[in-house]
Amino acid sequence: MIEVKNLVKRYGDHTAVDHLSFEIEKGKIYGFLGPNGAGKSTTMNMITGYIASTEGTVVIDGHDILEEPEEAKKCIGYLPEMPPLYFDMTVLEYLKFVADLKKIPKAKKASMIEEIMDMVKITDMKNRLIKNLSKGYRQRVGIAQAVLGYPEVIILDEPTVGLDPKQINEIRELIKGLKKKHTVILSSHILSEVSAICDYVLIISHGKLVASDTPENLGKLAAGSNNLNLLVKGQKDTIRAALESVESVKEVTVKKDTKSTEEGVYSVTVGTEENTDVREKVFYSMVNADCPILEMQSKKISLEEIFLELTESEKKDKNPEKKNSGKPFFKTAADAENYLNEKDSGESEAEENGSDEEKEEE
Ligand SMILES: Nc1ncnc2c1ncn2[C@@H]1O[C@H](COP(=O)(O)OP(=O)(O)OP(=O)(O)O)[C@@H](O)[C@H]1O
Repeated sequence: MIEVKNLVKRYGDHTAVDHLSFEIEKGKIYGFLGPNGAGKSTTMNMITGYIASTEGTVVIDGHDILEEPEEAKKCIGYLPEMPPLYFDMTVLEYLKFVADLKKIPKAKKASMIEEIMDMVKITDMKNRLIKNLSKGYRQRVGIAQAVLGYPEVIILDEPTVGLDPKQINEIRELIKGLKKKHTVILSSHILSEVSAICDYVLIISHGKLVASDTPENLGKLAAGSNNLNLLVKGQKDTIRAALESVESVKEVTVKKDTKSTEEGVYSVTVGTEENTDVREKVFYSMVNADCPILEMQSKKISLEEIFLELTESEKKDKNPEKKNSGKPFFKTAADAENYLNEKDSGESEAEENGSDEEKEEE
């Protein structure tokens, strides 16, 4: 339905969107998720032809947005971050005006407007001036103008921002309903919103795609990331060997506990397989190794933490090859998990080297 290839937007020296590539299939709700300034609005503005890209292409139903803008735009209904409403018009006047702009045939106009007002539940407000509507109702009018003409794709930029919880729920339900007839793309910086509404999530950070998968798979990634944090007294190598021999333990990192004044106290992280509780086995392995456990804490990584890790990691990544590769950082949650695992073991290696140096100094 929509094919985005190597999309780039530069503002002077600043790269707002950095080689984004993805495909949107028919009949699903897609969520662009990313912190403020990640490049969500810029991407949506390029998909809808509001602004031109610096590089790359957007093809909608076979039509390039820059080469065949009229054909491509016919397939899209757009609600920008700031709804394009005329406050001195009534709801009905405004929707008639939009219908004319969209060249909706006269014969269909009145019935289509009635149908859409009914769908987004604004019929009772049709003779009200838009300036006298609440923010939630204005947002409904904004959605109504996007849906007018029944385009294949509806694009909504932060559709629930600034609404109260009741209005947020109503708008979310409304968006879910759109899926019956349309493909929907929405942006949000709220993880729970995207995972509640969307069939597929694209996580954007610093203009790049850092992960894309179904909320279920992203959830599995979080569920699979269970950690045990321990404080253990003993020999570093003994602790590591004993823990690595425990069934279901995937990885072990051991580093000197900087807070402890006692010698030979290590801060240990044990990564385990999905849905396994290794606390008892870890306890007995440490007993057998003669390494007393001073503290033990079970930590389940939340989807929020993974989202933060993914969107923060790009900032920390100094690898220029990755930075300019032009490819998504991770295509799937599984790729992201591999990255997180590699990153953890990289960090633990660095930590190990650090403690070796300390040993030498000692
Ligand atoms: N016209 C512009 N001129 C210069 N820089 C811009 C312009 N528009 C956006 N930017 C910059 O591009 C980056 C991406 O902005 P964008 O609005 O796309 O982010 P976003 O993910 O939609 O964030 P938000 O949720 O805050 O709107 C930001 O650093 C922003 O400051």
